[in-house]
Amino acid sequence: MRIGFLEKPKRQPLSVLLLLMFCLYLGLALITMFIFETITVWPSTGVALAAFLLCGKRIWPAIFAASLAVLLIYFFSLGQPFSMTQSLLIMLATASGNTLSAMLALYFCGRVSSLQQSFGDLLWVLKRFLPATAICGAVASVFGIGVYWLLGLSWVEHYVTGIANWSVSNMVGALIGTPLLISCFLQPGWRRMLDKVRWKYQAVFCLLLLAFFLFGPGQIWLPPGFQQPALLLMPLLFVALTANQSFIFIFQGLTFLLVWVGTTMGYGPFITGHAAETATAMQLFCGFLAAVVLIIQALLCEQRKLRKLWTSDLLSSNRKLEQRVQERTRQLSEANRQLAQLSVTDGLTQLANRRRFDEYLQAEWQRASRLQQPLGLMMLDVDWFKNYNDCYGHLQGDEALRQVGQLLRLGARRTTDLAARYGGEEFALVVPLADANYLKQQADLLRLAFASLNIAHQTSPLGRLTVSIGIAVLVPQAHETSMVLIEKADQALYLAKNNGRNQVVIAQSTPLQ
Ligand SMILES: Nc1nc2c(ncn2[C@@H]2O[C@H](COP(=O)(O)OP(=O)(O)OP(=O)(O)O)[C@@H](O)[C@H]2O)c(=O)[nH]1
Repeated sequence: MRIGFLEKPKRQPLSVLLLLMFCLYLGLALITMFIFETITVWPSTGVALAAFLLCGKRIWPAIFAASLAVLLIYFFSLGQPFSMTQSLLIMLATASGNTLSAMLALYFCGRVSSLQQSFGDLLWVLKRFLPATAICGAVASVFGIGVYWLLGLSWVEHYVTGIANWSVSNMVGALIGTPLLISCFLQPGWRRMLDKVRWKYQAVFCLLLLAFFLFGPGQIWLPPGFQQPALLLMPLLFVALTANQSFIFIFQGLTFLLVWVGTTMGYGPFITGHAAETATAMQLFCGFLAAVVLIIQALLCEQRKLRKLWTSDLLSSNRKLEQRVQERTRQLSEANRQLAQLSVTDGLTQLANRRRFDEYLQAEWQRASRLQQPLGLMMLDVDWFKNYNDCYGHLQGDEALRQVGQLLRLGARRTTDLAARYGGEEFALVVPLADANYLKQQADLLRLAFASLNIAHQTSPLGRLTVSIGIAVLVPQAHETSMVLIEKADQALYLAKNNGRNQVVIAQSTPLQ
């Protein structure tokens, strides 16, 4: 199993180590400076665990060496109250306990995907971090008390009380110190962030005021009924509910510091005749506050995460809906396009149908009239087609019409030409800007091409299926309509039929060029 947090490169080990040394020295100094002859909250444990979480387990020699160095300085400053061997043993045991307890806590914290977000994970806080701090405290206390027991020192009167006291002190140290440090070290602009939340200093002011009256010299003015340490929960809860994670942990650290220093100096409701009892009560109180705050802020983080998840779910389903609407719109416009195409297409031959022919002829007629340009029309009719149908059946008749359609489509050479099925077995080709000679050539080509298909027609005098074509070309006059052109092409077709079919006739008034 991989241990520790992997998301960031190793960070500022030097500053964490310096902080560790400072806290270790502060803890030791406070034991001797003030009223306790027993251990109080031990912030260096929290710093050591934070150092492991931030820099990885390979930092352990540095943590061990830093602890040893501080103890060395401390023992020198004490002026040798113990023998050399005793001092050495105490130093080694304390440094080992400090390192090992934090390392075990690191193992217990397990692996998380993001160190920064770990304290916003309620399950991780409950299942990993809180037990890790408890284990950390227990291991450190066994080491510490074990050394005193081995040395036969009378400093610890009751070993069980001592272990409990020492455990809680380390646990509370980790509970408060670790999240505070991690949020500070992982938040690059945390000072900037503090500037932005100036209004939260009101909470700090309230905290200082409460600490002064509950755990400071102000307690003499406070009536006994008001000496309730739980009052500190008010600013803490306010901050836990309103501030961001970094500020919550800083505020929690400050609260602890005030309670710790105040009690150490002999103020506050936890002072009893017995130092160890005082320390334990104070630590339990601080631990309780820390746990409450941790749980509340983790709950809020979870809620925020859920909200984000819902929002992203909503966004993604919106996106899906939009995609479906777009797809449906595309399908609809494609269907419309096909429908529009169908409405102007002849189903049998796939040429333009009569409606399209009428529209196109009208439009071209107007254009030709405006520009005084010639407009040509070719009318094509299959010869003896009724007989063909009667002889070969309608299906075969359809097939023959399809072949006429294919040839006519080829005959519409220019993009402006329009080949259409005029009705029944009659076809038309609209040819703008055409001269009669050109149309005659095209018509002859068409007629010959169709005849060369050699589609047998027993009941036709010609023995095969043929077409007759009438051509008209006109420059539209103001008083005329496109009907004139159709009539002329139709007359020419009539002539072609009358003259024996399978031929092309140009309407009489059509000028040859
Ligand atoms: N198979 C088939 N026949 C059609 C279709 N539309 C019209 N017809 C037939 O085409 C025939 C046209 O016959 P007529 O108008 O008498 O002309 P014709 O027999 O070709 O004689 P001419 O035009 O004088 O050479 C009719 O029998 C119609 O039933 C069609 O879509 N399919």
